Amino acid sequence: MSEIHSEKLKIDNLVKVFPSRNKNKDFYAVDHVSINFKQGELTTLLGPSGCGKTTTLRMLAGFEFPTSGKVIVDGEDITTQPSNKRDIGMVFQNYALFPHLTVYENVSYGLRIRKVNKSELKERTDSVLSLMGLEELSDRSPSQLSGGQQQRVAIARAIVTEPKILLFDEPLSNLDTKLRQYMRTEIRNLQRRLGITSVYVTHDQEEAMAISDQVVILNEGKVQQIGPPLDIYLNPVNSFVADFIGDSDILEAVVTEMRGGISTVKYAAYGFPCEKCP
Ligand SMILES: Nc1ncnc2c1ncn2[C@@H]1O[C@H](COP(=O)(O)OP(=O)(O)OP(=O)(O)O)[C@@H](O)[C@H]1O
Repeated sequence: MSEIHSEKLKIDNLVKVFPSRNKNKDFYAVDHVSINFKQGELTTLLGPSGCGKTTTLRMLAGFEFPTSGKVIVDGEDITTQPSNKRDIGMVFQNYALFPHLTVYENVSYGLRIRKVNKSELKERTDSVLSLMGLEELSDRSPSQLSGGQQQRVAIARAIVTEPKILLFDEPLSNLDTKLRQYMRTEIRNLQRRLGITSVYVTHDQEEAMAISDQVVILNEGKVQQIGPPLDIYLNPVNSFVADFIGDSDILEAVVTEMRGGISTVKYAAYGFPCEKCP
């Protein structure tokens, strides 16, 4: 019988050193970072530009390998496993859809390369298209979609293989403010519904505080604080965290999330139909 691990994913003393112009001093993009990611939770890596968020995420995905430290999934050390052997889905900032394939072909791609049989492929693809509200768009090519629709296709493509872990690299940064706020709630609701352990990278404090079970504040490659959004807001451990998080819009985002997602009033104000109000 396989052992049960309360943390689905764990990184242990992860270090990534890049060559520096100053030959006498290594540049630590990620500097001894340890994080536990619990089963079914959404953890956000938050910090200013250059703090090491994306490099950490890329090491989870297997696109980058650590200088030292470990990546562990369900108790198994996958640090040196290539990305195509990892049971991990990723949603990219620029969507990374295949331009020459239709929505249906983009979404079913992961099943096709895993040689899933035709009828199961169709069933699973149709089910994810329906979950993401994309059925009507399945024959279009990515260039015929809006930014929000492309992002939905990217998410559908990442979840169709039912990965153990889902990674999001600044998935909303190409969308306008209203759509960003709407999509972040969609992502959070979907993640809760699927119960999939997720790691989300953003530099947007409000976004992080609104959607996370756990937030990891990074600066200059080092963890500054790890905790639930409200704890971090109320009890910053140092002046960097206090300055980075201390803003009233952020408190509103946290409180709205604690009430179960985006408020009905706000939702209507974004121009979405009332029957869809949570
Ligand atoms: N391949 C590389 N070679 C050298 N330095 C790199 C490489 N990749 C990233 N870095 C450096 O490592 C640091 C961390 O980069 P990273 O992309 O992880 O930051 P980030 O927090 O995701 O920033 P942003 O929010 O701007 O995307 C930066 O100083 C970056 O310039």
